[in-house]
Amino acid sequence: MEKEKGIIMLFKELNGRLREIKTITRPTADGRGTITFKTFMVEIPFSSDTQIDVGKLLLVETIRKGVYLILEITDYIPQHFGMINLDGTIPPELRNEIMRRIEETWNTNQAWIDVIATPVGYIMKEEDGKIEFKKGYVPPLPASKVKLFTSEALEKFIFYPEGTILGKSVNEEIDLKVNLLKAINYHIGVFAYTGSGKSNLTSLIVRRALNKYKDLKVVIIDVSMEYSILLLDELLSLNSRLVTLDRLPSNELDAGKRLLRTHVLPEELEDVRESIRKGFIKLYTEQKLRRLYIPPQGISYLSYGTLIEMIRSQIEDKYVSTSQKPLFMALLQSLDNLMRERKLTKDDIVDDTINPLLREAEEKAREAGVRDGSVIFTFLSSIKTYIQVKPSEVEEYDVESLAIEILDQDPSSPRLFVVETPNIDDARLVTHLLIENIYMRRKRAYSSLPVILFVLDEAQEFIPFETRQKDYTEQSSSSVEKLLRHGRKYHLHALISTQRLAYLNTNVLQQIHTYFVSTLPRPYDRQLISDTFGISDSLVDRTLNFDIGQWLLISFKAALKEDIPVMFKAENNVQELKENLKRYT
Ligand SMILES: Nc1ncnc2c1ncn2[C@@H]1O[C@H](COP(=O)(O)OP(=O)(O)OP(=O)(O)O)[C@@H](O)[C@H]1O
Repeated sequence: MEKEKGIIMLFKELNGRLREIKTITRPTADGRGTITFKTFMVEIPFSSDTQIDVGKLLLVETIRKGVYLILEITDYIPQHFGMINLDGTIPPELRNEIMRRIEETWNTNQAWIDVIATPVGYIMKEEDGKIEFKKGYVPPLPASKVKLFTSEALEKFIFYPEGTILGKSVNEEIDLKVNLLKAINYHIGVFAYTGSGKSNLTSLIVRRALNKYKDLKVVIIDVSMEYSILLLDELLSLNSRLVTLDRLPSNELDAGKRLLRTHVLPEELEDVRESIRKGFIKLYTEQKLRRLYIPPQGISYLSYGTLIEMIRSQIEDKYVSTSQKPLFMALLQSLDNLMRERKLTKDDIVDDTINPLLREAEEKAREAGVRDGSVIFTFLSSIKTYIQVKPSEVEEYDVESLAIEILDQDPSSPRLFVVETPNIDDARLVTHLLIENIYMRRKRAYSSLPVILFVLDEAQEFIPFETRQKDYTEQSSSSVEKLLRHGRKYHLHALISTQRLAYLNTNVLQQIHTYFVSTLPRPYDRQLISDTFGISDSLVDRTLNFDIGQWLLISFKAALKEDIPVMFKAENNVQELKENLKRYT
């Protein structure tokens, strides 16, 4: 009996009742269908210190005994009986008099509060003092009583007790504890208008994750030159790399000056400018800076997949004589045999193991009487020339070296990589080459450790709605899409952030299970979030009133125990950074 009482205490009687249920149907953001949301109106007695607030959860009785529907409050409006029908048809003097009286009688039984709430797709079952949460919907009983989730209930049923703290839940003031590894595992999206705190939250997630999970490595593709400052303390305390495409500084003084000049220093960090300069010098002296070499043509290797495509296009080319086509087909056949024998994949890089195959093809062409200088001879000799060209002897830190360091399982190897690529075309190319290289190596490796998280800011630049070959959007898009669709099996994950969902290839949204949403001014962007998660517009629209650093966390089987949207205020990454930088003053 005592136990039963304890559980019931987790939900507080509100003295409120469900009065109305409204249904709203609208076209989906892509215009291809419609979506319907339900809005509930709950009436509670008026009180100026009501416990009701936006983001809090309610339980309402349903048609089934012991089954409650869970609602989330999206708004609450004080109402007074005297105000109903008080409109412009009433003479002004009378209106004023009525309103004066209303003002005096808010705290009487003539007033109440209309609480607007929306179902979150969950029901709660209570049987013999046991409580169970289940996805679903059971029709609520109009006029039935309503209960309020207490902070304890939120902590007990929705947050992970051992989870990572990211901030405080709005209006409850309790720590938001999430399962960050699970969230990373199913990819994360951070969506908000510029200035809402995207980089702050991203840096916070990265530092929390790196400190909690020792098997995790993080690679940030930084187009806005922010993260080497926002995570400077982590770059200093962990083994790390600050990778740039620019010439490296020649000495430590130059390092301090140059790095400070080329990075965005947030206003709140002005007073620790000197510590940041010293931090940069330390990165230089600890040899954590690397200059990334990218070959001018971009792609530095020929894969079996590309070679197969090249042979195929010869077969399909109408200018290649019909007599040579069977020879190309035979080459394709022997290539296939070789790949089967050696268990090679399309992603593997072509090297001199294919030389005997090329020679055999040449011999066959001669036997068949193909003239010297014909397409097949030129084709074979150009492949041979390519294979013979040895990479330069100079030890360059290229995409391959970067990939090898990222995949290194040694616990003392670098764990945080900030790759600075302010030129967006370079950023796309580097992202494409890096993901492909890591993906290929991981596929062949026996281990899927370390877990790797790729962070892509301004994701719409990497996976845009429309792609083109010329600016590498096609390449980066296909690699990032591959990472989001198939990366999970290889422990390769992504955190993407953007301020405009409309410019993003929205097919990838389904692959992301955890969303952090703050103010998105465009209705289309907000509707897309509602559509993707089946969450009511009224809840997502609340983000319009969010302060900097406030977020709506929506997660599908990842960050939280139950998929109930939670509003929270994120901790301030800059504050933590400042605290840690004191060591470098
Ligand atoms: N949780 C928070 N607590 C306190 N201040 C915050 C919080 N989040 C962000 N800020 C402050 O708000 C400002 C903007 O944050 P931030 O740079 O992260 O936004 P953003 O969305 O990444 O902007 P942009 O798109 O312009 O890069 C910063 O000055 C930051 O310190």
